Amino acid sequence: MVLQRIFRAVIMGPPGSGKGTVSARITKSFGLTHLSSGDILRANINAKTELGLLMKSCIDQGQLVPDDVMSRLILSDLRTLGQSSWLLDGFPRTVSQAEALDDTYSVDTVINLNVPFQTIKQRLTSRWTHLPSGRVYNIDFNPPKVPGLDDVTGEPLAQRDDDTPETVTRRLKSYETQTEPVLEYYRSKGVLETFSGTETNKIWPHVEAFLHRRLTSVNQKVA
Ligand SMILES: Nc1nc2c(ncn2[C@@H]2O[C@H](COP(=O)(O)OP(=O)(O)O)[C@@H](O)[C@H]2O)c(=O)[nH]1
Ligand SMILES: Nc1ncnc2c1ncn2[C@@H]1O[C@H](COP(=O)(O)OP(=O)(O)O)[C@@H](O)[C@H]1O
Repeated sequence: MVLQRIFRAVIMGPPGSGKGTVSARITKSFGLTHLSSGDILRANINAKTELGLLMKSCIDQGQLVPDDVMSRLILSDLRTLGQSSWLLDGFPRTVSQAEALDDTYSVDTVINLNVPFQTIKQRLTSRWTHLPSGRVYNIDFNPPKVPGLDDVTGEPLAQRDDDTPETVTRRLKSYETQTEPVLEYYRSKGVLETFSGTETNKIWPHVEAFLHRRLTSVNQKVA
């Protein structure tokens, strides 16, 4: 679908709820530019930038990066996207970040993946990531064609340092205390759309149908 105005979306959900997996499908079907805060942070760690080195221990301990650092980083990346429609994944994770985003952009829709914590814990310990692109695989759900290698580039896959059972527990706790209030924030603005389930393949058709309706109505309003 060709969009006739800029569309701004956020995808939310606990760690491991399938944000990256669903974002890749949204990008493919609707052409929104995907911006993932976790991918940006890991690229900084990989490139050993000052920011990456400072933030690594925070991330490895399952703690959130400070709001001011994160908001500055994401808002400056959003500026470089110019006139593109976008899908933000992993940001905002606190109400203060949501307010910082609101100061500059009005968010059209927030897709919330509501997946039980028990389902998530099993997934994350079998997640394999192609760090340069953020493509994710799973030994059970979507294994790479060649074990241990990325389907597109053939480069090696890695397990994230923060996908250990102890760190996952800490990340889920921080999600409950710091990120769940963001859902309330967007609910009160009338832009939150929640999709519940335990399997991405069952959730996805609902997300796809919702976005199709939403984007069609945006285009009709412009026309
Ligand atoms: N078993 C199973 N694994 C899934 C499903 N959906 C996604 N995954 C895997 O679960 C892990 C977490 O998904 P990801 O998209 O990275 O979630 P995010 O942390 O919210 O971005 C990855 O290894 C995915 O391949 C599913 O329906 N079933
Ligand atoms: N918006 C954010 N605010 C603070 N910290 C963040 C943010 N986004 C990512 N991080 C840090 O990066 C880690 C990994 O994020 P991410 O890749 O989005 O995790 P997941 O895909 O498992 O939800 C987080 O646990 C946190 O330490």
